[in-house]
This record gives sequence, C-alpha cells and structure tokens, in this order.
Amino acid sequence: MTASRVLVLNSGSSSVKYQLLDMADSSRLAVGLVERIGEETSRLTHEPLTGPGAAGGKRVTEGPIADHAAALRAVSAELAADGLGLDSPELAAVGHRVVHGGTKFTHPTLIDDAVLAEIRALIPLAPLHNPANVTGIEVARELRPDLPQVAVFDTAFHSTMPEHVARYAIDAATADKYSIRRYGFHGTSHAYVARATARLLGKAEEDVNVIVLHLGNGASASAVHGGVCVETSMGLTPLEGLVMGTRSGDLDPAVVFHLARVGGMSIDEIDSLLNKKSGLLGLCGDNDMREVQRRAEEGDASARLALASYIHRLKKYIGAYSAVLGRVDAVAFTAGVGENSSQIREMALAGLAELGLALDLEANSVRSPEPRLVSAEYARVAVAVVPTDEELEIASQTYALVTG
Ligand SMILES: Nc1ncnc2c1ncn2[C@@H]1O[C@H](COP(=O)(O)OP(=O)(O)O)[C@@H](O)[C@H]1O
Ligand SMILES: CC(=O)OP(=O)(O)O
Ligand SMILES: [Mg+2]
Repeated sequence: MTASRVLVLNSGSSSVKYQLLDMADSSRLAVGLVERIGEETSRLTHEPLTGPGAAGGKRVTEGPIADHAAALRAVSAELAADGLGLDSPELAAVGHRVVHGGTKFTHPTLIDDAVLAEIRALIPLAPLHNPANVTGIEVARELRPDLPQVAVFDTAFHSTMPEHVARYAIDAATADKYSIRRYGFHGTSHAYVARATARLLGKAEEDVNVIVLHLGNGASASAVHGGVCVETSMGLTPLEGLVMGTRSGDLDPAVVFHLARVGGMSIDEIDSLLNKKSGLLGLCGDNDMREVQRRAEEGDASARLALASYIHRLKKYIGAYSAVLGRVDAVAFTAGVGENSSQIREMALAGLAELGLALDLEANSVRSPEPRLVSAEYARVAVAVVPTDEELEIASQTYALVTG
C-alpha cells in the first residue's frame, strides 16, 4: 500500500481549518474547522466524509479551547475517532499553510529544524498568522515525528513581482536592513484561481492575463500576467491594500505618526487598531459582509458608508491592475465574499464598461460551487466566479514534493 493521504492544516489567527485528502484521486476524506480559539465559546466542527463515521455527518463540539496547540490535539482526536488519525500508515505527509515566507521561501519546502527556525524568525512580519503556523508544525511533529511536513507559503506566488513593484520608495539601505518590501499574501489562492480561470476560458495559462480578487475576511487583489504574478495589493504584511473585515488596507502612513504624537497611542495599540478594529468593523461595527449588507439594505448610514468604501477601494484596484496588465482577459472573484455575493460583484463592476467589464445579471445571481462565467456576452473582458481551494492546492504541492 502506498501512502497517498495528506492532512492539510490552514491555521489562522483565531481558527484552524483542516482537510484530509487522498491524493490518489484528490478526494476529501474529512474536513473541519476550529473557531474562536482562545475564547470561552470555541467550536470544533468535524465532518468525516468516508469510513464508519461518515453516516453520522458533522460533529460539533463546543467549549473553551485555549490555544492552537489544544485545537490541533482536539482535531487529531476527532480524526482518530474515525480511524483517520495521524498514526495512519496511509498518511504520506502534513501540508501546512504558512503565511509569511519572506524572500527565502519561494517554493513548497520540506520542514526541518532550520526551516522551522526561519519560519519562527519571520513572526515579526506576520504576527497574526505565523505563530499559529509554527504551532501547527510543532504539534504535528510531536504527534508523528517520522512524517514529512511541508510548508506552502502564502507569499511564494508573489515572489515573481518585479523589483520596482516589490520595493517601497523609501531609503534603500533602511529597507534592506529591515527586509522591508512588498511580499503579498493569499498566493496559494491567487495561483489556484488564476489557473482555474484560464481553464474556464479554455486557454493556456501563459496566454491569459487575469485580475484575481480574493475577498474573504482578509482580502487582496493580484494582477497575473500569463500565469505569473506581477502585482498584488498586500505588502510587507497582510495590512496593505483593500478594505477588509477588520483591517484598514491602504492609508497614509502619517496616520500612524498622528495617532502616536497627537493621540498618545502606543505602537501596539495602533497595530491592533489598524489590524483588528478597522476595515468594515471600524467603519460600521460589523466585519461580516452579510451583516453589513443587511444593515445597508435597511438604510443604516454607517453600514452604507462601509459598503461604499469597500467597493470604492476594489474599483481603484481593478482600474490600477487593468493599467498594469495593459490587456485584461478576465477578472476572477473568489473567497467568502467574492464567491457568494452577487451584489458585491455587481457594485464592484458597475460603471466599468469602458474597461470592457459588464455582467450578465442573471448569470451573476446564480449560486453554485462550480467555477463559472458571469460576464455579458458582449463584454470584452470575462468575469469569472471561481471558488478557491487553498487546501487542495496545498495538498497537491505537498504530495508532489514528498513523492517527487
Ligand atoms: N453570502 C455571502 N454574502 C456576503 N458575504 C459572505 C457571504 N458568505 C460569506 N461571506 C463573507 O465571507 C467572509 C469569510 O470569507 P472566507 O474566505 O471564509 O474568509 P477567511 O478565510 O479569511 O476566514 C465572511 O466574513 C463573510 O462576511
Ligand atoms: C494573509 C491573510 O490575510 O490571511 P487571512 O485572510 O486568512 O487572514
Ligand atoms: Mg482565507
């Protein structure tokens, strides 16, 4: 029996998403999610899709889960209860989403002590994400020391950005000394969606230019030229760019000086303000787009402002990336908001006919888990809705590395 299963861990700042896949046929054997880690109301949702447990469907466990290490042990126990545990000889590897890979990691990487130390050293550049990724690696190693562990980096796909795009226009020696440059994130998703969009158009990836809009809780845009990333909206950290659930995205850096000098705030307070209390949440008190849309519909002024601000920023990036690419073949929407909200897609593209963008409103209103085209027949640029699958992409890259 050849081991063909891969466990994928996608650890976020307060959650862990996981999937067990069989790479012999890319099927999913179990999926799950731990939410609200560190709170009293943590919740583990586990769904076995094969074996004796599958008939029972989803299992939800509620109660406090103190940290990521406890979350991963609970996940491991759920998998074991279905005979899908980390001790299984059919498991070939664990694939980890690692958010920041710096300039060093531009490909999926087999994790050893040195690699783990480097991922740890990158924590200051991704303080909300990399600590959880490190814990995921440590716990998986502890549970199965002999198993290959692979890191798949959010930054990797963006490492092809030209130097003049990646550089900030600041003193070069200072930038070099502190590794200050634009790295970009959500790269696994941008890569997957750009490729799937080319397939949807029936073209080779090399022949297609795509603007990918990954609109989840964190959100980012990228310009992909013939399969190669040439620009993305996130920068040194996942704070730059679009208006997000709780992050401000772009702002004048002088806002930080002003808050420190005039507002008397500490750097940590400002960090927390911009990362955790801004974006939609800061503008209207809600970070879930569904809630913002519901309130806006009812006429709530701050929700309308938040929605308008979110859309305006999105439009700016669509326009900018049209200019960067010169010729755009498709705009692809993905992640929680991009995949599910026909209204956001409609608002984002409204008035962009001059850029060749127009929706087929009926096609746009259909909900489906399949990749699909929603542009008007006459439109010069295709508009696609492509459900992202970071877990499948991480599993594929992990399996290719350990079997290659
Ligand atoms: N039908 C919908 N309409 C609008 N927004 C939605 C819908 N479904 C999910 N979302 C949004 O998607 C977001 C989560 O997206 P997701 O890609 O899962 O994010 P993350 O991976 O960052 O947790 C939620 O904040 C929610 O607002
Ligand atoms: C990098 C990043 O923003 O990730 P997420 O959307 O999962 O928070
Ligand atoms: Mg996400």
